[in-house]
Formats: sequence, structure tokens, C-alpha cells
Amino acid sequence: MISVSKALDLIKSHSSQLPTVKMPLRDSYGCFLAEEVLAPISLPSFRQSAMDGYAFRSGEISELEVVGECKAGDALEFELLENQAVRIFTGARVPDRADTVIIQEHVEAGGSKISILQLPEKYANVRKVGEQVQAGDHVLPAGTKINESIIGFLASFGITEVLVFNKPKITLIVTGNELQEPGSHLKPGCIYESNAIMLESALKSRGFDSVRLLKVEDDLESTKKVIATGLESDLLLISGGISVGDYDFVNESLQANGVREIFYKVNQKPGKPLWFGKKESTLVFALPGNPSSSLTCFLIYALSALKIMSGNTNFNLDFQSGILKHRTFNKFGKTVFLLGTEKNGEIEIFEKQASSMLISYALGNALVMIPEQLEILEAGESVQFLPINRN
Ligand SMILES: Nc1nc2c(c(=O)[nH]1)N[C@H]1C(S)=C(S)[C@@H](COP(=O)(O)OP(=O)(O)OC[C@H]3O[C@@H](n4cnc5c(N)ncnc54)[C@H](O)[C@@H]3O)O[C@H]1N2
Ligand code: MOO
Repeated sequence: MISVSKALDLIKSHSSQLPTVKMPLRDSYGCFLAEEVLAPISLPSFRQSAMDGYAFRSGEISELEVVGECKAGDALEFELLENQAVRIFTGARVPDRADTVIIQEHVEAGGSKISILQLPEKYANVRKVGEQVQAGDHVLPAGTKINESIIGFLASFGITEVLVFNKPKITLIVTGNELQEPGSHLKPGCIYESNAIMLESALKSRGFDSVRLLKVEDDLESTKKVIATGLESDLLLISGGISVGDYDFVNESLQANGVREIFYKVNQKPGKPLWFGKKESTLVFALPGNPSSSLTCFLIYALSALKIMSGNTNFNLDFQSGILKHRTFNKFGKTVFLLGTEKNGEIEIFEKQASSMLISYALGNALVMIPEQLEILEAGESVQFLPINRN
């Protein structure tokens, strides 16, 4: 059985970036830029009024004659004289002959004349061309993760497509005769199926939205068939059926489909029977069916592979240090992942930790990793944890 760090090393060495693709900006959330972005235009690209008021030529003036109006979207020119102004609104193009905008609260309007109550400084309330970005500036480096701010920023240049690493196409296969859809009447001996919706949510919340879900009963031929279909993806995740029982057909079906085993079983709890393999460029993770094992193996291993595939150069797990509030044991001689809460750097571990339970995952915000060689950790000792359920 291999260690957690060996398993992670093997996953890293067998995962590679997907090809790059021109993707519509609106579909690119969560993707990573494959090239730097240069500003195609300056922002703003013309002088804009920052306020509602009057545009004029700055000087020692107390009264102005209003000779026209510029609203947002207009591109009007006026031969403004020194004592003349145009009514102007926020976002409107400032006429070339004007240099300053006085806000309407600082004038007294009367017919076509306005009296200045408080003279602004020259250039006040005028956004300069390129004050945000000049055309040709390097605005985003390759490797940037596209989030909502980046999408808005790129759209403000008129950009509609970005060159990114392709999003992984993912198939999720859920195995088990005992599994019933939530919402149906629960038959004796059955349980509600929860791994599919949980893993799908974990994927989609991270921008991995190309997810196909397939379900299969515990039957060798059906499992072989569904795996053959699932292999037409970049990443195949399988839940359950990977242990050693008479009705666990996943290992045999993967082999029958020519998937090469890279490792099977990790010295950890939960998630010992994790299986990882590859066929051509498709990566396969067979996650143990116990819900907590499935989610832990997803967060620690499958997600690392997905990050690499999608061009994320920051694919290392984001473990942080916390201080244990109480004594904790590791009786197993394995790396143990424990659910708990972290507040201001202090960690409390929950009592209920079985791989069949999700209660501690649902209530926790920290996945604490206790190394295999540590048997007792005293209160006050430092531990590593992965923040979970934080947004
Ligand atoms: N003799 C041994 N038995 C087991 C071993 C072992 O080493 N020797 N390992 C145990 C460990 S550790 C784990 S983890 C499980 C993994 O089993 P499988 O991956 O084959 O998963 P299943 O048997 O299909 O299911 C396990 C458990 O989880 C429930 N389950 C499965 N899928 C779902 C789902 N989609 N939603 C909710 N719950 C699910 C299932 O009903 C079982 O209770 O094997 C141990 N056995
Ligand atoms: O390795 Mo299993 O996930 O502990 O029950």
C-alpha cells in the first residue's frame, strides 16, 4: 500500500494540461488563461464625464451659458467659448473643447444660464483616456484563473473569446444495487444515493461543469459496458464497487477495458481502496463508495488531477497550519483525515469520523490530516488542515 504523498506524486506525474481552446467568454468561468491578454483598446477610450453636471472650459468664471446637452452614448461636438457650458451626464463623452465638469449640486440653474456656486479644480470629474488601461498594456498574465471579475474586466474591452486550457470532460459513474434516488420511497435494505449529487456539486462549484452522470447496478457485464462509455472523457470518476466483495466489479471491469492501474490502495483512512489508472489520456479514479471516503478522495486526489488538467499551475493542496484544542489519537498507523472546525487557527475535531458518515463533513470547515507515524497529538500541537465548505 502506498503513502498519501506517493499517491499524490503519481497523480501529478500522470496528469497533464489539456489542449488549449478559444472559448466564448461566457463559458470560461473557472478556466485558466493559456496566453497573456493585451488591452485591445484604452479604457476609457474617450474622455468621459464622471458626474451629472455641466462641462465647460475651466477659468475664473461665475456664470455660464448652457448651449447644448451631451447624454451617455452621444458623440456631439460644440465650439464652446470660455463662458459657455453643455449639460452633461455621467458616462457621456466630454466635448473636446471642455476640460472640466461641475456637478449640478454646485450650480444654480436659471433658464439657459447657470451660476457657479463652487468652482471645481481644472479637469475635475473628467475621466482621462486610458486612465484605467492603455491600449496594448499587458493586463492579465497567462495562467490567470477566470472568475466573475475577470469576465467583467475582459468584457469591458469588448472581448468575446479567450484562449484557455480546455475544460475537462468528466464522467461520473455511480455503482450499487442498494442505491435509490432521493425522493423515492425507500425500500427495505436500500439507502438514498448521495455520492452523485455530492460529487457533481463539488465539481460544478469549482467550474467543472461538463459532467455526465451514469448509474449502474452491481453486475460485471453492465459495469464493463458503462466504463467503456465513461472512458470517452478526460476524467472518469467511479463511486463504489472498488473493494474486495463478491459484488465489487469495478477493478475487473477497468482491467477488461484496458485501463492501466497506476495504484490501488493508499495507506489512509478513510479512502483506503482508492484506485487510480489511465487509458491513453483518460485518467480514472475509482473512489470508495463510502460517502466520506468518496469525498475525501475527491478533494485530495481527483481535484489535484483536475487542476493540472485545466492548466492551474497552483495545483498543490492548500494545507494550512492550525493548533489542536484537545488531545487526538491516530491508532491506525495510516494517514488519517479527520473532520473538524477551525476558528482563529484553533482546531476542534468531531467525534463521529466513520467513512460511512457525512455528518461531520456537513458540519465541519476543516479536513485535518494526521500523518501516519503520529500516534498521539497533544492539545497545543500544530496540525495541517485543508479548509473546506468555506464559500
Ligand atoms: N473485506 C474487506 N471489506 C472491505 C474493505 C476491505 O479492505 N476488506 N475495505 C472497506 C473500505 S475501507 C471501504 S472504503 C469500502 C469501499 O467499498 P466499495 O468502494 O466497494 O463501495 P461499496 O461497497 O459499493 O459501498 C460502500 C458503502 O458505501 C455506500 N455507498 C456506495 N455508494 C454510495 C452512494 N452513491 N451514495 C451513498 N452511499 C453509497 C454503500 O451502500 C456501502 O455502505 O469497502 C470496505 N470493505
Ligand atoms: O478506506 Mo474506508 O474509506 O475507511 O471505509
